[in-house]
Amino acid sequence: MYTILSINRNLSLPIPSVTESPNTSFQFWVLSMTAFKSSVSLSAINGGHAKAGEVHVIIGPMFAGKTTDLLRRIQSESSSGRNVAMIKSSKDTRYAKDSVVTHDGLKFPCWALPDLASFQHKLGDDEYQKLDVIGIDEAQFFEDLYDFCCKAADHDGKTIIVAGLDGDYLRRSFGPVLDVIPLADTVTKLTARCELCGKRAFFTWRKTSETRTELIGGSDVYMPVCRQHYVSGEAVIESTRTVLESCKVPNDSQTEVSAAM
Ligand SMILES: Nc1ncnc2c1ncn2[C@@H]1O[C@H](COP(=O)(O)OP(=O)(O)O)[C@@H](O)[C@H]1O
Ligand SMILES: Cc1cn([C@H]2C[C@H](O)[C@@H](COP(=O)(O)O)O2)c(=O)[nH]c1=O
Ligand SMILES: [Zn+2]
Repeated sequence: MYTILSINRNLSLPIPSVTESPNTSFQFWVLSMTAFKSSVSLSAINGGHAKAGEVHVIIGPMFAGKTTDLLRRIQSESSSGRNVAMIKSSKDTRYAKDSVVTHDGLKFPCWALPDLASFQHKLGDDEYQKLDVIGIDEAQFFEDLYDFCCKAADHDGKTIIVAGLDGDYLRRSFGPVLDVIPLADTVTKLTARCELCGKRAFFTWRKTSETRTELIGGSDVYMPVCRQHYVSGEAVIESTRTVLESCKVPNDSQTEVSAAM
C-alpha cells in the first residue's frame, strides 16, 4: 500500500508507507526510482541548462519545400528575439557557398561545414553558448547528425531544426536522417507535386543513369514523382533493360562476327 503525498515540479518524491516488507518487485522498483530521483536533479540531466532543448525534423522528397519551411521557422525564431544560426553541408554547392538557398531562390546565410562536430569550435564557445536555435539543411549528408542533436538538445538546451531527405532516389533511408526521429519533438513530412501528373509527390526520381547514392543536383538530375509514376518509371527502366539485353549480340557470335570482318 503506497501513499503518494505529493508529486510536484521540484521532484519531491512519493513517500512510500510500506505496509509490507519491500521485497515485492513493484515495491523494489518504486523505492529504486525514489532513490534515483533523489540523486538526479533536472539541472544535472541537461547540463545545468534551465531550458530543455528541442529537436524538430522536416523530411520529404526534393522540391517538397523542406528548405523553405526551415527558413520560415528560423526567421520566425529570429523575429521572436531568439539567437539563431544556420548550418548546411558543404557538399551542397548548387546555388551558393555560404547560404542556404531554396529552389525558389530564397537565401539565408549559413555555415557550410563538412561535419557538425566542428561547428561549436568554428563559431567559438562564447557565441555557441548564446545560441538558442540551430537550423540544419541537407541533413542527409551529416554522418554525425545523431550525436550532434543529442548534445545540442539534451545537454546544451538548444532547439534544433533539421531538414533533409528521408529517402534517396531508390527510396532507401538516406544517411542519418531517420536515425534522429526517436530524438524528435516533432516530425513533418512534406510533399511536392508529381512532375508527370501533378498529384502529391512522395519520392524523388533520378533522371540519369548514375547509381551512386550521393549525386548533387537539382531539376537537371531529379524530379519529384507520385507512387504510380515512380513504380511505372521503374517498369519502363526494367523493360528497356530487357529490350537492350535481347538486342545484344551474344559474346561467342561476337567472336564469329569479328573473325568474319
Ligand atoms: N515539382 C515540384 N513540386 C513542388 N515544388 C516545386 C516543384 N518543382 C519546383 N518546385 C519549387 O520548389 C520549391 C521548394 O523548394 P525547396 O524549399 O528548396 O525544396 P526542398 O528543400 O524540399 O528541395 C517550391 O516552393 C516550388 O516553387
Ligand atoms: C534523391 C537524391 C538527392 N541527392 C542530392 C541532390 C541534392 O543536391 C540534395 C537534395 O536537395 P534538396 O534540398 O532536397 O532539394 O541531395 C543525392 O545525393 N542522392 C539522392 O538519391
Ligand atoms: Zn504522378
